[in-house]
Amino acid sequence: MTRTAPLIEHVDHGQLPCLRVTLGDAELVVARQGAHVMSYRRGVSAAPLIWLSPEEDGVKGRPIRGGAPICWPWFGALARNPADVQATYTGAEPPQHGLVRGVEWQLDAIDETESAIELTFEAPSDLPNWPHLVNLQLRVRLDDALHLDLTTTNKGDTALPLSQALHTYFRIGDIHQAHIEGLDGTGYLNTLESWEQKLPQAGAVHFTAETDRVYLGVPDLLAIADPVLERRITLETRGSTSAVVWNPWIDKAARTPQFPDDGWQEMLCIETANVLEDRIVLAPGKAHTVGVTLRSTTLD
Ligand SMILES: O=P(O)(O)OC[C@H]1O[C@@H](O)[C@H](O)[C@@H](O)[C@@H]1O
Repeated sequence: MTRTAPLIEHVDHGQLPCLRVTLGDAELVVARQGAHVMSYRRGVSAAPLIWLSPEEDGVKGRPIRGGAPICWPWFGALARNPADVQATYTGAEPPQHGLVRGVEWQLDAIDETESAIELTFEAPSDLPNWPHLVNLQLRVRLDDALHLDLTTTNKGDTALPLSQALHTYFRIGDIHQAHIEGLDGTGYLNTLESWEQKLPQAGAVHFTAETDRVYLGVPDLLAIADPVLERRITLETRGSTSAVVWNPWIDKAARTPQFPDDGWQEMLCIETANVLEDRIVLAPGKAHTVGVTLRSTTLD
C-alpha cells in the first residue's frame, strides 16, 4: 500500500542537518541552516521543481547554492538598498543578501494531518551588527503544492525598514526555450546597466544573455513555461509586488561559487521580493508576510 500520510526523516547534506518530508509522491528537503528549502519534487521520475547545484556539498556557514535562500533583512548588496534599510546595519562589511542564510534556524513546530504537513522555523534573534528586536518565522507547508511564508514581526518600539526575497532557483529543461509569463507590461530595472531607468517588459521574458532584473508592480501570478520538461510552474505570491529575475549565463556562472560551468542552462531564479520602492517599513508591533505557492502543471 502506498503511504500517503507525511513521513519526516532527519538526513544530512554534507555538514548540514536537514529534514526530508515525503507526502504521497512529493518529496521536500529543508536544511536547518537558513531554513533553506534544498529540493522539492513531485513524482519519482519527474525533474525537481527546485534546482540545487550539483556542486553544493553542504559546508556549514556557507551560503547554499540553489534551493530557496532567504534574503533578509536586506536583499542583494546593502549599498543598493534604500537609505533607511542601509541604516539598520551597523557593521563595516554587510554580507550580500542579508544575515540569515548562513545561520541555523530553530525548528519550532511540525503540524501534520493526513494530507498536509507544515514546518515552522524561527531565525535566531541576535544577529551581528543589526540591533533590532524582531521575530522572523518561515512556514513551509506541503500539501498538493508547496507554500513558503516568511513573517517578520517588529517587537521593537521604532519603525523597521527592510528588504527581502524568497530567492527561489527553478529547474528548467533549457534556458533557451523556457520563458516567464505574467510580467508583460510591468517595468523593470536592468541591474547590469542602469539601476535608474525603468524599462517596460514587452511580452514574455525570454533569455538570450546574462539577466539580472528587478521587476516592480508585479502581479500575484507568474509562471515558467518549459517546453522541454513539458510543464508550467506557477508562482502565486502574497505580500510582494517586486520580483528579481536572474540567470548568470556563461561568464557569471563560471565565477559564481558552487555553480557548474553549464548549470546556467537548466536553472532560472524568480525571487518573490520586497525591494526598492516595494520595501517594507514595519511599524512597532506590526507583522508582514511575504509568501509564494508553487505548483506544476502539464504544459498545454
Ligand atoms: O551568489 P549569491 O550571493 O547567492 O547571489 C546570487 C545572485 O542573486 C541574485 O538575486 C542577484 O540578483 C544576482 O546579482 C546574484 O549574483
